[in-house]
Amino acid sequence: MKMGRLVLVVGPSGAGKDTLIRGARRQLGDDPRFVFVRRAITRASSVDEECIELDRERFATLAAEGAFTLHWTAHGLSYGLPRAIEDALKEGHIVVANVSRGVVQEARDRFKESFVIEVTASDAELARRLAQRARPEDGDLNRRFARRTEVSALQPDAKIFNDTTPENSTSGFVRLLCDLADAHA
Ligand SMILES: Nc1ncnc2c1ncn2[C@@H]1O[C@H](COP(=O)(O)OP(=O)(O)OP(=O)(O)O)[C@@H](O)[C@H]1O
Ligand SMILES: O=P(O)(O)OC[C@H]1O[C@H](OP(=O)(O)O)[C@H](O)[C@@H]1O
Repeated sequence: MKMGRLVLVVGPSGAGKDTLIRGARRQLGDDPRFVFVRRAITRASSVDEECIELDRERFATLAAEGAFTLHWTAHGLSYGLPRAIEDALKEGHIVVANVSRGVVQEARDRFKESFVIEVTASDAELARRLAQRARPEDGDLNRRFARRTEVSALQPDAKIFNDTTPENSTSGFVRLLCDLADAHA
């Protein structure tokens, strides 16, 4: 069977990664070509993202046991993609995950069929959205905002400038995912 593709959705905090992924899951969730990854995170789930909630100790244990395909820390939190995504890739699925820009190189080295989509928005929009979202676990919003330029640059395979409506950007994202799946068939 042909190996699937790992689609990495990256970009600064507040750009709209979770919004686009949530919208795409609503439209494509029943389409067997796609798998939308539920991340393990050391925080509670929220309306923005349902995650596998782990405390720090459990996360560290699982990471040491090799339970995550990719894992990273950011904003004082730990994040991981469960190892099960590798089975989904072997089964030929298009696997979609929100990850740190900091793991893109490692992912590209390990998964030749990875495809990186960078989601961005203007600085003014990022700042406005972070303030408006007001998620208790987000910590210092100035630090989050500053990080937009602190993580090393990368060369994405596609870019979505999410500065219009979420519906508009979600349509573009869904189209991109469907084009990828069609080209991969
Ligand atoms: N096009 C848009 N117009 C207006 N608001 C938006 C748009 N896209 C997303 N938002 C809002 O901006 C906030 C941040 O979006 P979201 O959580 O999807 O970003 P993110 O990139 O996943 O951020 P993080 O990396 O911090 O998880 C949310 O409150 C969301 O509703
Ligand atoms: O800045 P970089 O390293 O690219 O991204 C760091 C992390 O921040 C965001 O998480 P959250 O959902 O806002 O906590 C992203 O999803 C990523 O996991």
